[in-house]
Amino acid sequence: MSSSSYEKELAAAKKAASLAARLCQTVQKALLKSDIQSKADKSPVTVADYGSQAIVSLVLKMELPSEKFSLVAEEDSADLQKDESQETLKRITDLVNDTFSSEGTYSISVSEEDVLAAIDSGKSDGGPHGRHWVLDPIDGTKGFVRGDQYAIALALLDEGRVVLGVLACPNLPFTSIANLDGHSSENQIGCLFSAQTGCGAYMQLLHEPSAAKISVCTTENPADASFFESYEAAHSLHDLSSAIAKKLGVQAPPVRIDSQAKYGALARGDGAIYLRFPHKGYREKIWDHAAGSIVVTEAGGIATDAAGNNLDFSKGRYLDLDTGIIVTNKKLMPSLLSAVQEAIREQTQSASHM
Ligand SMILES: Nc1ncnc2c1ncn2[C@@H]1O[C@H](COP(=O)(O)O)[C@@H](OP(=O)(O)O)[C@H]1O
Ligand SMILES: [Mg+2]
Repeated sequence: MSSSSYEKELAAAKKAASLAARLCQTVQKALLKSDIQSKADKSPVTVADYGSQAIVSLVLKMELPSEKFSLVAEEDSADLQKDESQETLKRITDLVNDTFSSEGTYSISVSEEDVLAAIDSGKSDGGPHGRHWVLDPIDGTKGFVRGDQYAIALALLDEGRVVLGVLACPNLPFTSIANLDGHSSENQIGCLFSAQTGCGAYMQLLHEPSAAKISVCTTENPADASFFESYEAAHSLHDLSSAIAKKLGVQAPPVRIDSQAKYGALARGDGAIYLRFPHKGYREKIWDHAAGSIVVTEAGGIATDAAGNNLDFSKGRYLDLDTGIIVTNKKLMPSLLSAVQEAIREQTQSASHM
């Protein structure tokens, strides 16, 4: 297959994710200005989640009218159809229309029904055949509410393989966040990462046109390698990653940030390792890793589960994997994998002695 066969789809995905990012930026700005009480209220993130999903779905359909459309996405409209959600649906529709009209590319006005239909086109189950878009309309909702990192993550599966991915990270500084815990005094904030199979990974300032090629940090020395993990301890076992880092000889403290911004930051070399070990029983969803994983692999890295298997996106809405997800460069992977397996074995043994 020719490496340029997804050019049109990639351009559409970048437009869709950028426009959805505008909507999220508007909501997050208003949210951070609001008082404490409304910060505890979940409705802003709900509005931005649905609004982002509606925009991505509408833009992809407008940009690629001749393609059969299948979208695997996080949200559906069941709650929005309830009587008590009428006001929320109106807010979302206004926000979608305001975003289209302020950006200016599309002179359309959508109805509440259009918004519901656009959201519900995300009900696909994906799978190993045909093409499926995969979307997380706001990845890192906890970060979004805190005013920290979040991402709009969009990927395309073709016959079960991720063939392109786009990550819009509105709060990620354009220059390295190594050792900064996701924060920076840098005034250029907001990145758009993109990758197409066989063509490398790129980064540009969000809402700006020119993109530059990026690549992972190629260090073989764990002492030079910092590692990323979830900000939320509920999403990943921080103790286990710290045991792995110690075994490997990593010196730097973990860089904890929300969302697939971790994959973007790793793809451009801010750190060399990303460790993710959910608590027992958690099933990873494909939209939490599809875009991030192709951005990293096209930048020269690899993403596997804790047994060293490649991530398989062809099994439907969930990833079927062994224990956790580890991401690094090709040189470090063998020693990382041994450290991971040893630490997991020790953890299991000490649990069985308790
Ligand atoms: N108990 C859990 N363990 C692991 N991941 C979880 C989790 N609960 C939620 N998540 C996932 O973790 C994602 C955020 O990842 P991170 O921890 O890297 O910021 C969430 O995405 P959403 O915010 O889109 O719901 C959600 O899909
Ligand atoms: Mg998510």
